[in-house]
Amino acid sequence: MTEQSTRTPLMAGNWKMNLNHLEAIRHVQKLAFGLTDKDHDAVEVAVLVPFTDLRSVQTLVEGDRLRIRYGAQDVSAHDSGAYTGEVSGPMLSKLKCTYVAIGHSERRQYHGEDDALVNAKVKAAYRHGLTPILCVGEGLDVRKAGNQVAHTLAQVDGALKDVTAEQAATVVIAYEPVWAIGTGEVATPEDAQEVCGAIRGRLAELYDQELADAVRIQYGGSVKSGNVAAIMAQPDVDGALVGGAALDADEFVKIVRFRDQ
Ligand SMILES: O=C[C@H](O)COP(=O)(O)O
Repeated sequence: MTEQSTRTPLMAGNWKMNLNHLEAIRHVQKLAFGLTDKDHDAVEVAVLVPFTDLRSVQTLVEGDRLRIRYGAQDVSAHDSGAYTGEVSGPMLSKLKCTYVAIGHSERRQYHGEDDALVNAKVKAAYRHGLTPILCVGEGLDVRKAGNQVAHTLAQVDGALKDVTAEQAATVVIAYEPVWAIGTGEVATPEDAQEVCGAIRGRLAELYDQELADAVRIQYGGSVKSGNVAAIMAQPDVDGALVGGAALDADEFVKIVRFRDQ
């Protein structure tokens, strides 16, 4: 665990399968009006949007030189070819995405993504200059058995297999206990710190302490303006991956201003 002040917090809104391209424009405009330069100096702000929204968001961000970053919620492990329905790293890169979420629990649960596929997707992201937001976290059964740390670290190991130190230096890891996602049952700050701290420790083992100290580790799962400050006060929590609350632009702005809550 190190001083958080060396790491710029990252607040990322994961819109999941919400907001069509017109709603996306309206939402990003609201964020642009709500966020000040002071906010952007203190916190990096990103939105992870449906593929169909990316061009609209890119146009707004580039046209108005907004300081909001954007990205996708998934990427194919393949770069091109006969993979119906997939969207590739080169396609996301061409749309100037900064981030891509990989291994979200909803993809693991509903689309059968395992650690090997998550690992292949992380490598695909790096091949094309995209920064992965690697999602890890345990389900309720694992939590009840007290195995949350071992389970989550195994996911980190799997996802970062054969990922170089140069690549891993830029990864963002989102610890999202599945039982806290969309349930309103946020993890306690101590729960979040336990696993986020363990993830940083594992990065030090896999790479080195300097790298581990530089990587940003987010918490995700029922984050709202009312609970974000306590979670962000934990030494190894460097931001939040926000689902439901990020669909309300005013609420997301309050989350970005977690220091005022
Ligand atoms: O990616 C975001 C997480 O799944 C959290 O979603 P939530 O804030 O709606 O619980």
